[in-house]
Amino acid sequence: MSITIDQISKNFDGFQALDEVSLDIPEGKLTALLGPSGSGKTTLLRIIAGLESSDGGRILFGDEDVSQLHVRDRNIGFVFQHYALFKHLTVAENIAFGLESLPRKQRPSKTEIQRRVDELLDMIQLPDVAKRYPTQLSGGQKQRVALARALATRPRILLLDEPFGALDAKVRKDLRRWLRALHDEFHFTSVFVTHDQEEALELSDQVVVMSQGQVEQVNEPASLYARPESRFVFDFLGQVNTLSGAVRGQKLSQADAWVSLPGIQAEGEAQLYLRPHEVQLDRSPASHAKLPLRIESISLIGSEVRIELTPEGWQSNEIWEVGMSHSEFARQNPARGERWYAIPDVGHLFLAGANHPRSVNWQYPSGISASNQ
Ligand SMILES: Nc1ncnc2c1ncn2[C@@H]1O[C@H](COP(=O)(O)OP(=O)(O)OP(=O)(O)O)[C@@H](O)[C@H]1O
Repeated sequence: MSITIDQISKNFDGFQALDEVSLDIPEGKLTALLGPSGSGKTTLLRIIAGLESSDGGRILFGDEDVSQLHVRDRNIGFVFQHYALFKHLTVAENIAFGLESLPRKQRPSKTEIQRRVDELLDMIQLPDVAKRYPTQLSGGQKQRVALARALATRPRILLLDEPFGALDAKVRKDLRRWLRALHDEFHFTSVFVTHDQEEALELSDQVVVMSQGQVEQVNEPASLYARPESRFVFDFLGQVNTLSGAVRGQKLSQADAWVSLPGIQAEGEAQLYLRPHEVQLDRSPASHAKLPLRIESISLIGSEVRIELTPEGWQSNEIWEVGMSHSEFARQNPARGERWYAIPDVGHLFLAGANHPRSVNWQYPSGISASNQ
């Protein structure tokens, strides 16, 4: 069931929590609402659910306008951050709760409820915990049971509000994979709220980045990361290295640092944004860039070596970060305190006053994109 959010606004005592938000949530996909605290994610989720009213706009499920429909008639499953399981009911009773509470006419028979509970316990890979109480489960297990309970009535839509927020990093990661696999098998339309960009990028089919009650950008994860359309999305989605300076004669310079800007005709102040994976390190400058940096720290944990650097002879508001493969690290052997040069492959240039970046590609200069101007 697709969801259409059409010009939804919400004002709390003079504070505009949502400002004419319009959005399409495709059927059968996992959509993440991502944004900093206070950006309006939970408010939007609650309005989709019918737990909160909007001041204006419409919510459609498929072609049906559900704006005036009561929460209990919207046929939605919920999972919240704090497992709202009933402590005095067993796992099986918790999962069956929604079915047992249906009006007599819609309520399945006892045997059918039992069958569905067993099926759901299998689905969440916890077939042996039916008789346990919530206090006898781990945090991750509780969230799986909460999900089974949310799915018991076969909702049209599943809404999840920071479902893994209270769990530790390892369990969180496991549950993410598990939910993704479950979703791939059952294809329910899901919307989940998170402020964790890694979680949104890893788990979802579509990410909606929100800021101050508005939608900043909607994209599938790979495109969102590769082609952020605004400074906000750039800054919010992971580490970014920046060079601020003046553009003159197809060159951006600041003190001892500069990069060539083949094909860029503009002049004036500008900022270059570079993701860690778009930059390499070398012991000498390249013909297209001179960005001297001193190595501050080296972290060998993880699939690649993470190197933090500070500018030498120029300034940046941020510490720079560059990734290097372990084999490259062994070959080059960089050390703390040494001077190295950042060699950008591709970058994103924000000219003064422009909201959207222009792409710069030094590997294939003819590929300079004019699409994002
Ligand atoms: N019931 C309410 N009364 C007054 N203000 C509210 C209410 N609910 C939310 N707000 C305000 O609306 C704004 C958006 O809140 P919302 O919970 O939607 O943000 P969020 O993006 O989900 O943030 P978080 O990640 O911290 O949960 C916040 O500034 C919040 O203080």
